[in-house]
Amino acid sequence: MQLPQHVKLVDVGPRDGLQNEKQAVPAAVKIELVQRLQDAGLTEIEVTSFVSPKWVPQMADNAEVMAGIQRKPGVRYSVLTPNLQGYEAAVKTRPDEIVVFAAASEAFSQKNINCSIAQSMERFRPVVQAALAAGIAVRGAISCAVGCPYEGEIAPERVELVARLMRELGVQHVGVADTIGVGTPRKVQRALEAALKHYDINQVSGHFHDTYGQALANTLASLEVGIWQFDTSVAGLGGCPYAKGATGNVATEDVVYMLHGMGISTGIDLDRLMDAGQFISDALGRKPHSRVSNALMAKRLS
Ligand SMILES: CC(C)(COP(=O)([O-])OP(=O)([O-])OC[C@H]1O[C@@H](n2cnc3c(N)ncnc32)[C@H](O)[C@@H]1OP(=O)([O-])[O-])[C@@H](O)C(=O)NCCC(=O)NCCSC(=O)C[C@@](C)(O)CC(=O)[O-]
Repeated sequence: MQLPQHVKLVDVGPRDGLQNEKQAVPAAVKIELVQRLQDAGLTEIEVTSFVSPKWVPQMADNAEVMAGIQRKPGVRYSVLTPNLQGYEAAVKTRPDEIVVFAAASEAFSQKNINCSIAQSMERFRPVVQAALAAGIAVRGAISCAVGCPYEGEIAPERVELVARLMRELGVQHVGVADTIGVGTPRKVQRALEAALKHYDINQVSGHFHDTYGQALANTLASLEVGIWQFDTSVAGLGGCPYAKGATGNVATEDVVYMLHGMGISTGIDLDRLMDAGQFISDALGRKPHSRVSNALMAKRLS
């Protein structure tokens, strides 16, 4: 199959990345990170989540961050909304897209959002209806699409089931998420193909954590089945608070480098992206978790 010639990356660093930080990250830093990402050419940024501040205190400043960003035409700003309460708070902050998030694993669903997969769909139903009625795009995330920290390997049929349930609710796009980064290329392809039974190729994206160093290989394997949209995280920020040991998403810098090297366009300026990654890494007091960024930064300094 011919590989896609253009790829869209959604930077989830401000949300997926920073939700797991032990140290408090000021809203002003998050706002500046969003600014730097859009200046680097990102056209979709997952800014924050409207979840319980008792569960994820790192996102308690959601409304402040959404109010502070300088919106740029052509950029889509998305937020996570697990239930109607979250949606009602989110909608006041004018997101372009909301994300409902379910899991292909029952145990993870309970740990992450305190309900079963079936109950999560009932929680999402009014959220999806309200968002679509308001003209807000609706994306769904399917966590643990390959493996679960509590249940082990997850069969593609479980992904297919959740994709079907999301489709029935009216969710417009699904992200197939390897939450704990255990996936390998063929397994990831099978999970994506399961979602593709209910969504077309323009409505499915990949979301790969790099815990086992497989994320770039999994991205390439996804391109081979025609997937052209991916969630990535600047400086490889992140991890899920309910998936112990899970590291961040694949670094946006690493994916951009690979894609540009293959002649696939992203619209992203790698130098400016690296600066954004360096900015947030400095704020967190560490080096970016991006091999490309560390290599190119060393070259810059030499
Ligand atoms: C989903 C809930 C809220 C259910 O939590 P719950 O306890 O079942 O909810 P509840 O309806 O029984 O309400 C209990 C309390 O929470 C409050 N509450 C209820 N809803 C909200 C809300 N939206 N915003 C703010 N507060 C809320 C509610 O007001 C009440 O407050 P109290 O009366 O006790 O003071 C909770 O389990 C939660 O917040 N979980 C956090 C989930 C999360 O953020 N996980 C990380 C993101 S998912 C992820 O990272 C994976 C992904 C997407 O990246 C893909 C991948 O890699 O897998």
